[in-house]
Amino acid sequence: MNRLAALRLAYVQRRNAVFSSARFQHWAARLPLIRWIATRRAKGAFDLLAGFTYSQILRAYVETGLFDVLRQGPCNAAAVAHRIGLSQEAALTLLRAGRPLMLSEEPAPDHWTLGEQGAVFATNPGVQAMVRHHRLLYADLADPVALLRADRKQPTDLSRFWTYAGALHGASERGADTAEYSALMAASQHFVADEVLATVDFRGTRSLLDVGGGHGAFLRHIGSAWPHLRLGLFDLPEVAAAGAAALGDALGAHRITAHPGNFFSDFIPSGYDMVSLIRILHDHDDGPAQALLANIRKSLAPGARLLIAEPMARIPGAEAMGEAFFGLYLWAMGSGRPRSPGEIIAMCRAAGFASARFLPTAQAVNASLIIAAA
Ligand SMILES: CC(C)=CCC/C(C)=C/CC/C(C)=C/C=C/C(C)=C/C=C/C=C(C)/C=C/C=C(C)/C=C/C=C(C)/C=C/CC(C)(C)O
Ligand SMILES: C[S@@+](CC[C@H](N)C(=O)[O-])C[C@H]1O[C@@H](n2cnc3c(N)ncnc32)[C@H](O)[C@@H]1O
Repeated sequence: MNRLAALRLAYVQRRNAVFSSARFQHWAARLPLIRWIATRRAKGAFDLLAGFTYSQILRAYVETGLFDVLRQGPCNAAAVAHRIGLSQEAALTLLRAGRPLMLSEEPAPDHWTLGEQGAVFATNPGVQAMVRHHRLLYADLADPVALLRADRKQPTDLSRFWTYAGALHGASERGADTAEYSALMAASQHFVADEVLATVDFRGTRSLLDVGGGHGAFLRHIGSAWPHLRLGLFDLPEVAAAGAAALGDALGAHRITAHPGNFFSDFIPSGYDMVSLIRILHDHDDGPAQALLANIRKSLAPGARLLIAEPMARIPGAEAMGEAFFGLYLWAMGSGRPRSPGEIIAMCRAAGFASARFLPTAQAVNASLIIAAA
């Protein structure tokens, strides 16, 4: 260990000894200036403890249709109760529970509306699809220690849902049972595609191959914004066929080529000057992820580029989304892990890319980007 690391370690141990003292906590909450930090930390500690309850309140807003009710205009508690099929007392409990979470608001007595966060959720079907989907994650996390102890050797609700990740447990690798996950991915694709469109200029790019492109939602967004692009969609056979058909209907069949295959064991088609991996790399453990990058690199002519877009680890300001949320999500799924931009760049270099750089995005919870050049 170098001297700087040793100093940092000693500092952290000393700091933790101070912070864990009940006397320090007592006085910190009362002293001017640091009182503000102390109360924020206490609130943070409480939110850590209560986060699951907050998530379930959000889930109840989605599953009862309360967001849709409030979206139509101010409503009193009795009318809300009738429309979401709860007793008036239960509806009021839910409305009040969502108020401090900014899901609902009561600007005038017994006139309930969407709150500031509610306005975002109510108008975003992709985020609501994710809220519904998280039922599976919460079931897998019901006993987090058992989940960790199982060392990914037991099937989980999420590994059964993501059939390619559940291959170890006997699920299909050919693309059967993929309609549900493909629909979820398509519904939430605009989070990612919007970040890509705002960050990457496709003017000098003639053709784009989306590897693991699902039902083609990413290509639909990019292809609509950049009509000159020739598009290729590579995915497991069943998925690629459905995706290319839908994409052909939307953008014109002449622009689309379907490439059914397995991106680990089949050649990645060459002749594209950009290849994209959208929410793919983090699905796979280090060995297969490295092999996938090498397989793509082999297909690229000098100067062609690889675009990687996915939520990443250790992004300043979005750290919990990376290693806490996606770390546990992917553990429960049975495959992959979120990686930091530095780790992904090192993997690209190891796969033979000449250069790779990180492009920050406005909303890191949606995705961060890396572009590597062959
Ligand atoms: C004008 C004045 C006075 C003040 C302005 C104040 C202000 C700036 C207000 C802000 C209002 C505003 C613009 C809010 C915007 C909010 C937004 C954009 C919220 C976005 C939320 C996004 C969420 C919650 C996204 C969640 C995404 C999730 C959970 C994704 C999960 C993805 C999974 C599970 C993917 C799985 C794929 C796999 C298997 C890992 O490959
Ligand atoms: C998490 S989804 C991402 C889909 C899409 N890129 C998006 O962001 O919405 C992973 C995709 O990779 C595909 N996939 C998984 N394993 C694959 C493999 N071995 N070969 C080809 N595609 C695969 C899945 O069918 C699925 O469409």
